[in-house]
Amino acid sequence: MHLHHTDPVISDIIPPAASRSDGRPRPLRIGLGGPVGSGKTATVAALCRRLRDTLSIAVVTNDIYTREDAEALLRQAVLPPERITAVETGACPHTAIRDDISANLEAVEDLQERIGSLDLILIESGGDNLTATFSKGLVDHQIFLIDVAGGDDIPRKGGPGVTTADLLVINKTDLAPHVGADLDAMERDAESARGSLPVVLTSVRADHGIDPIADWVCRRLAEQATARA
Ligand SMILES: Nc1nc2c(ncn2[C@@H]2O[C@H](COP(=O)(O)OP(=O)(O)OP(=O)(O)O)[C@@H](O)[C@H]2O)c(=O)[nH]1
Repeated sequence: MHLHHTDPVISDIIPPAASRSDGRPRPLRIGLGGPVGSGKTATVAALCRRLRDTLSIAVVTNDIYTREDAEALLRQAVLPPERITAVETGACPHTAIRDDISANLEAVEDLQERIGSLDLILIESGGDNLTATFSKGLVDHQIFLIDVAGGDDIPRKGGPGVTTADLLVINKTDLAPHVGADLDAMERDAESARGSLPVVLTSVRADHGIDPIADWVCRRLAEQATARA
């Protein structure tokens, strides 16, 4: 299923955080994973810009040895600094999001205590390979990002990120002509690997394709609100 941005923006129907009463349930947690350099930080930044006026958002970044992704988000001022936390994962980024999630859970709890009223926490994994997935104990939903420059055969190769993530993003479509990638084949292969799970093609740097991702996030929030009603 290809996501198109034709429906009303669901964020329009979610009341802003400030107008909701407190005693609120825990914020929705969405993980963003995918290979090194596929555009996870750029997507987190774009989502924050798109949704920060509607939702109360915080971000946890996972880097292997540094705090670079958090610093990039801070430099771009996508959110106030107290809403961005970095976890240094050491050698194995997938361990910190799948096997021993304690450092990430602690970061999430710290943010909840510090900010108080959060709707959404975006958790960006360190760049890894096609097998990295998030523990369901850490996130409610996961987005997997691959990029066109990584090779147009990646959707065909599969792997749990490509086949089972709740949303697959194929980023850097602007590079397709330069790297000889066949976007139609990528989309077709992704859709056949994923059944009814959605796929969206983006060029995040050109701000193209962010609206369908933002709408998808807002739908998950709306579902969460309905489930609790
Ligand atoms: N051409 C192009 N470049 C992009 C796009 N999205 C991101 N980039 C660039 O790709 C590089 C990597 O992007 P990031 O957002 O840092 O990727 P990442 O997945 O967070 O990287 P790691 O955290 O190192 O795994 C940066 O130089 C971005 O500017 C895009 O849509 N098109």
